[in-house]
Amino acid sequence: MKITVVGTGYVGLVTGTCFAETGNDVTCVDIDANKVKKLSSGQITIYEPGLEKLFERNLKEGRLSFTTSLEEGIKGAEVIFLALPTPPGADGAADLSFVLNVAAHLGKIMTDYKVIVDKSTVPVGTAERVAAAIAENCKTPFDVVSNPEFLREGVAVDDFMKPDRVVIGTTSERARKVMGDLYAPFVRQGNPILFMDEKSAELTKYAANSFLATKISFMNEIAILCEKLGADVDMVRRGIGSDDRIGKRFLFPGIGYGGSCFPKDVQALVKSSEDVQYNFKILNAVMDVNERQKLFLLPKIQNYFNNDLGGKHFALWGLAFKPNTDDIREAPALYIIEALLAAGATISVFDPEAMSNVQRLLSNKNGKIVYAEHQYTCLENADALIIATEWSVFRTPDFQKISTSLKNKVIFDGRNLFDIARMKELGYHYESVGRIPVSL
Ligand SMILES: NC(=O)c1ccc[n+]([C@@H]2O[C@H](COP(=O)([O-])OP(=O)(O)OC[C@H]3O[C@@H](n4cnc5c(N)ncnc54)[C@H](O)[C@@H]3O)[C@@H](O)[C@H]2O)c1
Ligand SMILES: O=c1ccn([C@@H]2O[C@H](COP(=O)(O)OP(=O)(O)O[C@H]3O[C@H](CO)[C@@H](O)[C@H](O)[C@H]3O)[C@@H](O)[C@H]2O)c(=O)[nH]1
Repeated sequence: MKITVVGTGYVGLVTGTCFAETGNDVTCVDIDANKVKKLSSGQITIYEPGLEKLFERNLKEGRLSFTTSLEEGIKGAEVIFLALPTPPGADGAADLSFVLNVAAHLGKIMTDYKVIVDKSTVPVGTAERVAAAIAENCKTPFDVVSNPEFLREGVAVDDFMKPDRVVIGTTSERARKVMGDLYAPFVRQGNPILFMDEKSAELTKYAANSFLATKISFMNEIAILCEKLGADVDMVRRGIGSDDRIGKRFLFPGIGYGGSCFPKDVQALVKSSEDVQYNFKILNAVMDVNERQKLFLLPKIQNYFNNDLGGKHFALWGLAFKPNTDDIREAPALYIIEALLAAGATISVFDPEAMSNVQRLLSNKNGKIVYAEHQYTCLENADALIIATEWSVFRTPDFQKISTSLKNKVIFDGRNLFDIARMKELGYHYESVGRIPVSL
């Protein structure tokens, strides 16, 4: 099938590459000429495990191409995916301008039947608005389908190739057949394609992300309670997670959820609720808890250093909002950096993939942040180590190297990477989330 993907970011590039991998002829369109140039010449633009190999193969074999021209990109295409940004607007609602502008443009240039598929995360009713924007100038028949994406960064290729489910919102028989054929190779193991109406599909996406964010905020509150009551959140997590009704996943406490999705999507659902005069109480609490949680380690650090961080130097491991990605959107590490700098401290940072993104974002803070070449050089002359992202390379580090490089054997761990008994044995001051601290 000939497919177009408009927007070649984290979702668009994975979507385009994976559809090419199942034999389709895919053209990806992006307004970012630099991105298109890089991708066309075989240079991948994001770090996503497993993607590069598929990208190179499909580019080389001619099933994947890139252009900045929407007119060029949709030539002969039967299906057009919109994988465009839907960032939060000033009031928290999803900004639909990227999606609606492209829809209006499509309406002007479409000359035969096409299925326009909304893969961006959008509020209920957007399919109707997209259809109206296209119809304004369009003479040919078309269908608009809602097909929300559930991939997670860091495991995006696996999530796309073997989705738990595919949600397709359409009331058109013609579009249903096209979408069913397209996704058939991805559901061979029996995972379902769930056909529903457009509005239910749109809400499914927000409900899924909001529920997962709720699980995380709930556990973060349980972690706080554990510390106050002298319990261990790891034990409690295992204790509840082995109940099938609760499930083991998304129960890890930490320094808050980040990324380009949970923060904006929870906020957008709250806004959608307000628009229909409904106060979504649980989600308001989920957001409040997450705001507080991002700086969970700060009072611990301040307390250890007698509320005087001026002139202190910290080593920070982990900048990406989660491991196995270079994405730093709403990364908890950024909030910690901001707070430490504001308190007069300086920082050395290390991340396996996200260094250049942070360097670009925080270029105004040059001189206060050292970008270390290695996780161990990052520790030199630091008063303490702070861990913000659970990259595998941080899980079993060389504690000998850590203790010879750090000024003090002090670690504040926002991801509960180390065994408490071990840290006691090694003589560290070790504080984590929801577990009994180890004091020097
Ligand atoms: N990132 C994720 O893990 C994820 C997962 C599921 C759903 N989503 C949703 O998918 C959507 C896209 O997210 P993303 O993370 O891929 O965003 P992104 O910012 O990584 O990529 C968006 C791309 O669209 C391009 N673009 C902007 N305007 C354009 C235009 N007029 N024409 C062509 N290209 C244009 C940008 O240059 C960029 O490359 C959002 O709605 C998001 O909520 C994201
Ligand atoms: O037990 C957990 C699990 C996750 N997190 C945090 O939650 C955030 C999001 O993690 P994750 O969901 O793994 O990454 P995303 O790539 O943001 O994926 C989410 O957001 C995507 C965009 O909508 C959806 O497609 C995915 O299904 C949904 O999991 C990260 O900051 C994690 O550190 C925790 O704190 N504890």
